[in-house]
Amino acid sequence: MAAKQYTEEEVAKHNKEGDLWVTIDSKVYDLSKFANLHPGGPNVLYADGVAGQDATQVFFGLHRLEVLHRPQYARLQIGTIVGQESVIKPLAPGEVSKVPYAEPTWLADGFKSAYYTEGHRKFHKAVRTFFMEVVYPAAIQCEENGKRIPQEVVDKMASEVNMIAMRLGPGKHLKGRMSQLPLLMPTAHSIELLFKLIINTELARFGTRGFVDGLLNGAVIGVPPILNFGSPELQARVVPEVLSGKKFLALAISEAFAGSDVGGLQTTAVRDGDFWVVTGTKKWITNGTFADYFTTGCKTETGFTVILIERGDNLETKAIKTSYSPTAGTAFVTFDKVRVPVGNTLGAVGNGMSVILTNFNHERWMLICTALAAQRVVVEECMKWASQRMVFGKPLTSQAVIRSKLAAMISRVEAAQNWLENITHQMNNMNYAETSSKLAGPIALLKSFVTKSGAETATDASQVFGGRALTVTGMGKVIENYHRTVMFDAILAGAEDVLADLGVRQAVKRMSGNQHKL
Ligand code: HEM
Repeated sequence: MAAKQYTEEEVAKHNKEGDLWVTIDSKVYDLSKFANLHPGGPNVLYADGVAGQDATQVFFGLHRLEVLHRPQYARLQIGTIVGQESVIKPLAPGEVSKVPYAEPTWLADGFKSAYYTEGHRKFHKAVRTFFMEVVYPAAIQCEENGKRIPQEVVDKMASEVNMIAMRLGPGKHLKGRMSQLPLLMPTAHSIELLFKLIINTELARFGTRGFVDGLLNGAVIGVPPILNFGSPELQARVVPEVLSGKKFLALAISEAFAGSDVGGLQTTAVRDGDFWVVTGTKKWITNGTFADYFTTGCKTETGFTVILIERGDNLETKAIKTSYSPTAGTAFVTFDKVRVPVGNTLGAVGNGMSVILTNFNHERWMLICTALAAQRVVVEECMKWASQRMVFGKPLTSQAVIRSKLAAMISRVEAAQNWLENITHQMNNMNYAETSSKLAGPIALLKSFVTKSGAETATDASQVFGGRALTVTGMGKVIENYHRTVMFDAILAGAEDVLADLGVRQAVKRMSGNQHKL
C-alpha cells in the first residue's frame, strides 16, 4: 500500500494529459500512463470534476469496487489524502454484509431466531471464509472459461473440510469423518439440515450460476440413492471415492423423451445373467461431461429400476451448449449396450420410481436453498446500486418506482426464507418416510414459489440496473448472470408449473374421505 500523503491542492495540480491524478475514496491514483489504456477511454478522465479531483462518486457510478483491487489497477495508487480515511471496504472473508436484507435475519445484528444457535453462526462464518478464500476465485475463472472445477479445489474441499461429504447433509456417510472437521463442526457428533442449508446458501452467493452446478452438484443429488438403496459392497467401493473427490458422479434421469414426466423414460436395462445391458440416452445431465459414475433411471421388464453405471466402453458423453457456463458439465449421455453388474442396482428391481421420487425431495430442497440465496444476492446488488447511482442529481432510491421494486424483491426473499426454514425444521424432525409423505407437496410448492419469484426479481433487477444488466462484465454482471440463468432453477428437478400442481394434488389427496365440509 502506497504510504505517501498528499493534500487536495497538490493533487489538483495534476489535471492534464500526461500528468493526471485522481482521488477515489481518499486514495490518490496516478493515471498519467493508464489514461490511454482505460477501457472507458482517456477523455472521460480529463473532464472537469475528474482530473485532479475527488472522483469517488463518478467512479462508483461506473465501476465495481473490485476494479480497484485488481493488481494491475491497485498499483496505480501512489498515496492517500492527508487527514482522510478510506470508508469503502470490501467484506473480509467470512464477514456478514451490513446492507439491509443482504443476509437472512438470523445473521443480522440484534435479530433472534427460533432455529439457529451460536454453533450455526460459527459454522456459517467458517463456511463463508472457506468458500470465499478457496472456492470463489475458481468460481469466477471457471464461469468465464467454462472449464470444470480445478482438481486442487476439489482436493481442498475433500481433504481440508470434507465439504463434499457435508454437502450431502446428515447421514452415515459422515461417520469417521467428524474428526477431520474441527474447523467447521460446532459439535462433533451430528450435522443436521440447517448446516446443509448454510452450505448451499453460501455457495450460491458467488453470482456464477453455471459454476454452482459445476461444484459437484451431480454427486450431491446422485450419491443419496447409493447411500439409501445401494448394497454395502457398492457403497464401500464407490462412496469414499466420490466423497474424497477422486471420482465424479452425475444423476442421469431426464431424457429428450421425458423430463418432469419421468414415466416416459426410454433408456432400457435388460438382464443378461449377472449383468444389465443398458441402452438409451440421457439429456441435460449436470456434471455429465466429467462424471465417472451415473446414477441412472432405466426401464426394466417390471417397471423402473435405478442402476449405477460406471464410465467405460460404450458410454459416451457430449457437452450440451446451454445458456449458462459449460463449467457445469451439462451432457448428453449415450449408453450403447453398456454391461453393468447386477450388484449396481439401487433398490429393488422395478422400484426405481420410488427411488427417483424420494430423491427428488432432497434435490428440490437443495435447489430452493441455492435459488433463494442467489435471489438474495440480487437484492443486495440492487440495494447498493440504487443507493449509489445518481439520476437527476439524486440517488435512484429517491424514485418511488424503484423503491416499489425493492419492496417487492425484499418481500419475496423474506417470505421464501421463512418458509424454507420452517420446512427445513420439519425435515429435521421427520424420518425419511414421513418427509416423503408429508413434505413432497410443500417442498414442490416452495420450489415453484421461489423460482417464480426469481423470474420476477430478475425482471425488476434488470429495470433497476438498466443497460448495465445486459453486459456480462462490469457493474451489472451479477444481474446479467442471474437473469440469463434464472430459468435453470425453474426447470431443473421438476418444472415450476408441474411442481405447483403436484403441491396442490398432494394437498387434495390428504383431504380424501368425507370429513372435510364447509
Ligand atoms: C483508478 C481509476 C480507474 C480505473 C482503474 C478504471 C478502470 C476501468 C475499467 C476496468 C473499466 C471496464 C469496466 C469495468 O470493468 O467495470 C472502466 C470503464 C469505464 N470507466 Fe474507468 N477506471 C478508472 C477511473 C475512471 C474515472 C475517474 C472515470 C470517470 C468518468 C471513469 C470512467 C469510465 C467509463 C465511462 C467506463 C465505461 C463504463 C461502461 O461501459 O459502463 N473511469 N474503467
